[in-house]
Amino acid sequence: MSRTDTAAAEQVPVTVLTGYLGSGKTTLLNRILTGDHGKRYAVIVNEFGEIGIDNDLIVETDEEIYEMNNGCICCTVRGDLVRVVEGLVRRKGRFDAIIVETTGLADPVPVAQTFFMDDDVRARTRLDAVVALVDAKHLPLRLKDSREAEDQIAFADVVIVNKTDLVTPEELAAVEATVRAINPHARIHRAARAEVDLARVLDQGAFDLARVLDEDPAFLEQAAHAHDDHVCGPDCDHDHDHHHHHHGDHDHHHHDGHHHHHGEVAAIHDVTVTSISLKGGEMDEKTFFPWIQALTQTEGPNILRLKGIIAFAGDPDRYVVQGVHMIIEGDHQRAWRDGEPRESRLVFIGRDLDRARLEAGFTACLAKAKTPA
Ligand SMILES: Nc1nc2c(ncn2[C@@H]2O[C@H](COP(=O)(O)OP(=O)(O)OP(=O)(O)O)[C@@H](O)[C@H]2O)c(=O)[nH]1
Repeated sequence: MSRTDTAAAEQVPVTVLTGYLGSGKTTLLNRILTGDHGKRYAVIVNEFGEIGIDNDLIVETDEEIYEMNNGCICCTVRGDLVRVVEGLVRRKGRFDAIIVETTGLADPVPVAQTFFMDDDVRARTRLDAVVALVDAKHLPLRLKDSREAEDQIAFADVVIVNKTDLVTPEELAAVEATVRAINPHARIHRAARAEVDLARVLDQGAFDLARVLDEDPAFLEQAAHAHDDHVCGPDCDHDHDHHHHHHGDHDHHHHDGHHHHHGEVAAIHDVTVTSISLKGGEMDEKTFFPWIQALTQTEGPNILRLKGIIAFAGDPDRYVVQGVHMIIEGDHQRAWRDGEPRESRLVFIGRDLDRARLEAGFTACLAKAKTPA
């Protein structure tokens, strides 16, 4: 079988980064991209929200980054993912590994299936591991309101319990036990700011097709079907009428690891989560900070995620603001470049967001133009 061995050695390893909104996927991706490993990565990033901000939050590198922002990678733009991957494997040699960062709402199962669908892709790639980031602070809340958060953990080969700095040792132990109950097989690591030994994340050889098939005998058949349908899988429920939710009364401690819904080819998303994108010119920091702080305190429970790139009047540098519920942080990033429009962009992802109110608040923070004479 030396032929197979050679083929295996030439297969490009693929790491799928999953994890709920704001769990730390981009933080980990940036660690990988800046790590001292001499490897070159092709990165595929998918984002939830109308205006692309994620790409601006990824460190600047020479790596090839493919953004997929027109829909979700696990359903509406899955065909694009297939084509990007097909294109990548044809140009092998230019990178050593592929990393796919999914949106926080994506189901990693159809993303994983992508690497088994097409003969060429299957022969030339090797799904190395599905790595799930978990926000230790917000996991208990997430398991009450999001099926996605749980499915992502259930399907992962490696789970990084991140944001350990935001919880007590007791809370951390409880979160870890919950993760273990959802997924008895995963390798679990703890991290703050996604600081993990990359040797425990990359090149794991952890994706176990035999185990996946054991739990979901149709995994490869779904992959084959999906190939015939480049937009959504045959079972995709476009009108989103039949999505199932976990309800608060669901007991998450009784999982056996066999519960998730591989019967569906494409994910059916939590349609209660929406995004609101705001854009404007320069902002006044004296108004912006009190507004965003007050907003995250009052609307925090509904704000699953916020991210923005802000142009403050008189500030040569771009300012990045990010939040998850009531936790908000910001920092200066790089300088605005010559000719780059000094534009402020802010995206809110959450439930029951009041667009008019957010828009009005945002507009009120815009720097006043010089009053005309
Ligand atoms: N306190 C704390 N904050 C963290 C940690 N890891 C990441 N963050 C912050 O949490 C926010 C979300 O992190 P990201 O890495 O952007 O999360 P993500 O999963 O890529 O987010 P989405 O792509 O929007 O789903 C950012 O403000 C990070 O700086 C951590 O360990 N501790």
